[in-house]
Amino acid sequence: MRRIVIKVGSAVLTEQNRVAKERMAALVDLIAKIKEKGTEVILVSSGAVAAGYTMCKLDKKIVSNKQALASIGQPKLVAMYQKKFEKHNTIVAQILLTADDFDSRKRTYHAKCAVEKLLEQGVVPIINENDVTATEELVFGDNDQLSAHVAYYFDAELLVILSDIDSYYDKDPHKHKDAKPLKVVHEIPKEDLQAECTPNGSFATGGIVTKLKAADFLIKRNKEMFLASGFNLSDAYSYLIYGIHNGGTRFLNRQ
Ligand SMILES: Nc1ncnc2c1ncn2[C@@H]1O[C@H](COP(=O)(O)OP(=O)(O)O)[C@@H](O)[C@H]1O
Ligand SMILES: N[C@@H](CCC(=O)OP(=O)(O)O)C(=O)O
Repeated sequence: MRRIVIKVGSAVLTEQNRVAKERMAALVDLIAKIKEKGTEVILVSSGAVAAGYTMCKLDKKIVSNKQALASIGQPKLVAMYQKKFEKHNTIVAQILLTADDFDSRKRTYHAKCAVEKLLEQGVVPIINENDVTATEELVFGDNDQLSAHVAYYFDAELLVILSDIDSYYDKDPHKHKDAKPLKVVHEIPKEDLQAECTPNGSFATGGIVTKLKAADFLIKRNKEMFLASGFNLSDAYSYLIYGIHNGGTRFLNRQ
């Protein structure tokens, strides 16, 4: 059976100090449609810190505050997903991982076994980084790279990143009006992987650089990544439901 990972960023899931319920509902509808077509879906969802901040105004620049916000926001987020997936008679599961889980073959194996069981039952695993236990050396710090690891180690053929940006551009579209979207990318130049992170929202962490690192990781392992807008899911629908590539960027090996 075909298996994909969908990653959604904080900016898509929150707006003006609240969880963006309508956008979450649209995402859940898309996942239900993909599942109906016989494809297994693993969801990597950011937004715990942002969701926590809607309930408790801690200064998120302090690490322990951020961890506290994540632990407040995570159950709220999952409860909301649960409610929306119930309408599609679908059970969700929560999995919190850290970077070192993928450094250990044993832990990766155990996590994969659990994911396999969940998918077998038609459950949608919802994965986030375990922000409370992730310390500096172990932290991914961004769910873009976490989701690339999830896609590779849990045998998905495609990672879809739903972002606040609709494509990868030849330069930052928020700074350059003449920036052009790229439809297909086969290789990421080394210097682009070392560029400074420029996240767009105050809860986002990586900006385009961590998406490029995720793409680079997958391209080198013969997997595909698709970057599209999470605000407007029409490009994701076209590609994932009808196999038509209108907007969004495909990152894939040349072969
Ligand atoms: N070449 C580029 N193409 C697309 N986005 C870029 C580029 N360079 C910088 N960016 C910035 O990266 C942002 C997306 O990353 P981020 O804010 O972390 O989103 P998310 O919360 O979805 O992970 C864009 O909104 C844009 O401001
Ligand atoms: N674990 C954090 C994820 C932060 C993160 O990677 O955010 P984003 O860049 O919006 O995908 C959270 O849930 O808030």
